Amino acid sequence: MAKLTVEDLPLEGKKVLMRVDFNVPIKDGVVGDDNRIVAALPTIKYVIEHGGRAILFSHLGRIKKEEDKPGLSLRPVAERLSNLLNKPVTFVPVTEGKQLEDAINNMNNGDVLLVQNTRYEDVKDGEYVKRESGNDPELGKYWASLGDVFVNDAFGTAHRKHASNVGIATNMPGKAAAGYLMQKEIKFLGDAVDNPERPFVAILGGAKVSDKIGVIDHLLDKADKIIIGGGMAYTFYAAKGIKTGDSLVEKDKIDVAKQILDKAGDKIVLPIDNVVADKFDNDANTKVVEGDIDDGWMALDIGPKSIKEFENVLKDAKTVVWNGPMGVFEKPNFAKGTLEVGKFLGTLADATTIVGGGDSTAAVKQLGVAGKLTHISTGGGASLTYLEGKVLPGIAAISEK
Ligand SMILES: Nc1ncnc2c1ncn2[C@@H]1O[C@H](COP(=O)(O)OP(=O)(O)O)[C@@H](O)[C@H]1O
Ligand SMILES: O=C(OP(=O)(O)O)[C@H](O)COP(=O)(O)O
Repeated sequence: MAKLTVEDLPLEGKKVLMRVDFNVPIKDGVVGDDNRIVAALPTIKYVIEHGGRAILFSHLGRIKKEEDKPGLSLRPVAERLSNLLNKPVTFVPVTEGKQLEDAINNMNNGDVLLVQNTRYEDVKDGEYVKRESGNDPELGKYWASLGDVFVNDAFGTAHRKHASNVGIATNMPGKAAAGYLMQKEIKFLGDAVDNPERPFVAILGGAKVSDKIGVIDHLLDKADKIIIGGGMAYTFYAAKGIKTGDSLVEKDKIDVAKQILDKAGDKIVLPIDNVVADKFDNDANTKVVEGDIDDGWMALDIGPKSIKEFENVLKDAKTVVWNGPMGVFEKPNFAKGTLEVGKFLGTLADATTIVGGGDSTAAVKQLGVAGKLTHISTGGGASLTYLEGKVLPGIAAISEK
């Protein structure tokens, strides 16, 4: 069944509770990358242009003790949001009580209010009580009581079962809808995995196999090819009996990697050659080697033949999902593999190219190729959970049409 969307809700004159993911980097009280705020604007604008009173909830960082709170206030986000919307945003520095309720009651149609970081509720009187993160039933009920309808646009948080997403939604049956960003993320990631235009190629990289076993397992049944690069490739090397030197290898995952390779046949594509270094440092001595990696050397990027091979696999693809860099892209001397793969994806005019959050997004942005790709997910953990084929609690709690 299809989910209720923001367009299905009555908005005029309504108190519209909205869960957004404004978990953005903040340094010295100033928002850094505001992509997640920008991504939520279409839904916020739709709500206020239709006479709704937008009451926004988000978490920021993780709060385990009182001292964590001051540095994790959402005030700087309210300022950035106000600039982006070009209108005032009322910031309420608390998450419950009279100050919040009065501020909501004073709103006019079209006004925007941002509630303090929902994870302030995780610590009360110095105790780590996890009211938000533990989905305390009373908290979800209380927040739900503050509004008339609920819009969840926080895809980045959809893999969490917290009071401000699942709690509010379950207390507003028939009135909890998906925002535009949520719908867009579900459409791109959902279509890619369940209804892809073929050939469908997945590119997986990053540090650890252990983080991505669920994704590989799920995608083995769905994708036509799975390219594996980055640190995780070398556990697969070990599984194939190729020497790995000092490269990152998860010894306790070699057996799993063997099982995956047995099941995959020729579906999995591994690097042919690698840039190896004599230490984990941008200024290390480096060389390109094919196959075996000698002791004293560690693979920190894929080599030129691997790049060519990966491009060859990708050139006819109609759907590509990418999660995880091909090497230690933060160090310029080991960024080439990630950059070249990203650049090549940008040239695939007929393909839908999707990047799944986290470090991969940081990589495509840092390397300047983000604008050429079809969809950059706002969720790291959430997109991985989606690619594992698991139910995301935040999405499941949204009302059916
Ligand atoms: N060959 C490698 N050796 C060590 N670390 C690597 C290697 N390739 C990539 N990495 C590291 O993996 C990290 C990203 O991995 P991960 O968090 O799994 O990605 P994502 O967040 O995109 O899922 C980066 O910090 C990168 O430097
Ligand atoms: O930034 C987030 O996670 P992500 O970096 O995996 O995308 C989300 O806001 C979830 O935050 P959390 O992992 O503290 O629950």
